[in-house]
Amino acid sequence: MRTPLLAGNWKMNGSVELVEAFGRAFAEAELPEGVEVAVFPPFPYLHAAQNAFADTSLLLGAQSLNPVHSGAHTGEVSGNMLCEFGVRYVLVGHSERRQLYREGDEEVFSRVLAALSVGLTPVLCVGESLEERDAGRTMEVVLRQVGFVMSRLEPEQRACVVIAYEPVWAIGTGRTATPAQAQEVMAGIRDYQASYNRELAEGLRLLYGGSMNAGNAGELLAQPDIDGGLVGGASLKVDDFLAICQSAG
Ligand SMILES: O=C[C@H](O)COP(=O)(O)O
Repeated sequence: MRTPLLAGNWKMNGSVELVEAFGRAFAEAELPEGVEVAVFPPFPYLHAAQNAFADTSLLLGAQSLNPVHSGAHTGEVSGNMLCEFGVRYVLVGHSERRQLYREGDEEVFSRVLAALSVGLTPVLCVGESLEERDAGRTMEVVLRQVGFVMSRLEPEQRACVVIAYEPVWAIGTGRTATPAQAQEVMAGIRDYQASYNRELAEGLRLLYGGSMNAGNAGELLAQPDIDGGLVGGASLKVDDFLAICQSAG
């Protein structure tokens, strides 16, 4: 059985006040058994979040990390630093990083390795643009992004990676992939992994991301190959995010 994961990526949003509101709400909330929930606030809020989430089951995630552990990298944050704040998950290869900060497949791979080397679970984000989907290239693009990283990892490393499928055209647009569209790609990723190792593929956690909200989460999460969500906008409202988490039950 795969443990569902609901991951709230705040991107460059939020405040200490929001961190504290999440702490209070999740301390009282009843979540479905066996579901993991993680919040990914911006770096400056990690310390406040570590304290505010102490009495909750919320896990902490970070939105990026540098491939090296220390040194002259002004403005960057290493995996070791994230671990000091109790961070468990880290996003790698988010389409905003790929597009805005030119993080290509090599860069993504080095960040996945850096995360694994300090015991963080990388959430590897992949997904096609609208142009690529319209050209019928969705699976080719997604499997290239997945394969570039996974084929270079040892089996025990592969088992530690979570993959988030986020069609770029669905991110922040309000245009969600249909459950069937998302399921088709997720099943394709799992089948591809099964060609390496069936057992590993069965255990691989696959998240859907892209305009997931309280209204559509239930149907998406009910798909057989969707094990959770990577939620952006709707994770900034505590009630909405709670409702999404509850629909994972
Ligand atoms: O990391 C989250 C995704 O980019 C989805 O964002 P969104 O839910 O605002 O579309």
